[in-house]
Amino acid sequence: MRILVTGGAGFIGSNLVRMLVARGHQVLNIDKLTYAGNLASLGEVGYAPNYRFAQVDICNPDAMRVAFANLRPEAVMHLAAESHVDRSIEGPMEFVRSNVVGTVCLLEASREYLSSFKVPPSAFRFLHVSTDEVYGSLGESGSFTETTPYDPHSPYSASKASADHFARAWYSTFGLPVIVTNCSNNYGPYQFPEKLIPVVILKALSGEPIPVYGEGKNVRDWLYVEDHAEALLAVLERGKVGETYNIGGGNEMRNIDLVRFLCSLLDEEVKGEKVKAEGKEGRSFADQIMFVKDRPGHDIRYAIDSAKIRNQLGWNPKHDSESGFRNTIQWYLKNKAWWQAILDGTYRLERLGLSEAV
Ligand SMILES: Cc1cn([C@H]2C[C@H](O)[C@@H](COP(=O)(O)OP(=O)(O)O[C@H]3O[C@H](CO)[C@@H](O)[C@H](O)[C@H]3O)O2)c(=O)[nH]c1=O
Repeated sequence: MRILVTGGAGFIGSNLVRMLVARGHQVLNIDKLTYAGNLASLGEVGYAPNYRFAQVDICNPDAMRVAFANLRPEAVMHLAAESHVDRSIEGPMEFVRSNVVGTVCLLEASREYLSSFKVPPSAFRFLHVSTDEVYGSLGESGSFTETTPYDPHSPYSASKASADHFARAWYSTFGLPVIVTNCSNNYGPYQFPEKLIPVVILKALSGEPIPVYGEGKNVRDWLYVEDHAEALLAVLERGKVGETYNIGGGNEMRNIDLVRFLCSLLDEEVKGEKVKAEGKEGRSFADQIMFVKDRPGHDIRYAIDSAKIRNQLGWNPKHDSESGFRNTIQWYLKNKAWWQAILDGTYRLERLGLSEAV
């Protein structure tokens, strides 16, 4: 398939692009390369004959026209977004611009492309990739289904909820063949070191305090990024237009339990042994855990019911918590150059050097 991926230099995007290119799809990766976009995350993929990259803002209609005309895509997979909740609290406007305005611009660019190139809607799909945070926060029991009413709390989740509504409006009003997916917390290789899991790994390795917000009792459902990429491809290939699919890892954990578990895996991988955290300096990475001020409006619990995608499309996550978290830790241990460049700020130079026109 010819697939236009937005945000393909981000964490989920780069893992998805790697999989699509390996499976022989023609991919045009459109990314604005904001702070979390990093072409180094694509490595060798950058040289594959079935892959192209363009540094483009999805809000730029002229550049998007060129991109659509060049690729003549059969599908758009829309992953470009500002994604970090804490940043959305510090500066919400960028989230409105990228996530809401950006999505509407892309929907319009897709609609214009279908009309200009006389592409029948049956020969096109627009996959809008979203989050479970649009559904709000759960108590101790229950899980989000595709019909759970939206109740976003943070500026980030409000911007994604808005984008989801726009995507569905373009389906019902203009007949654009839209499918929406809502996923739980992703983790794995190439995740920007602002999210919980890479923060824990890198703080542990640097000997700094490992920050746990509040009492660490908030619950998240962890999905290995490659399982998510598989789910997105399954939805693109076999999902029904106009539908929504929830994608969860089936791996709920309280933050503090997750952080302790990561520390015990790090003890094994780095120190070569299981050690009991005792608060003694240097014994276990868990001794570095520090409870810090809570995130304002911190959602208590997310849990996803993935029955629909499992039953209708036959998708199941392949990674359990042990294999997924261990792979992730091993990846960060082996790929210090990737994250050190981010911590030093030098990855920006690499981004500029590698960008090229469509
Ligand atoms: C960065 C950080 C986070 N936390 C807590 C806050 C959350 O309860 C949990 C996970 O935090 P984050 O890694 O920031 O992820 P979270 O806020 O759940 O949102 C993620 O998961 C969402 C899907 O649920 C995605 O849509 C978002 O783009 C993604 O950022 O860990 C800490 O306790 N300490 C930290 O240093």
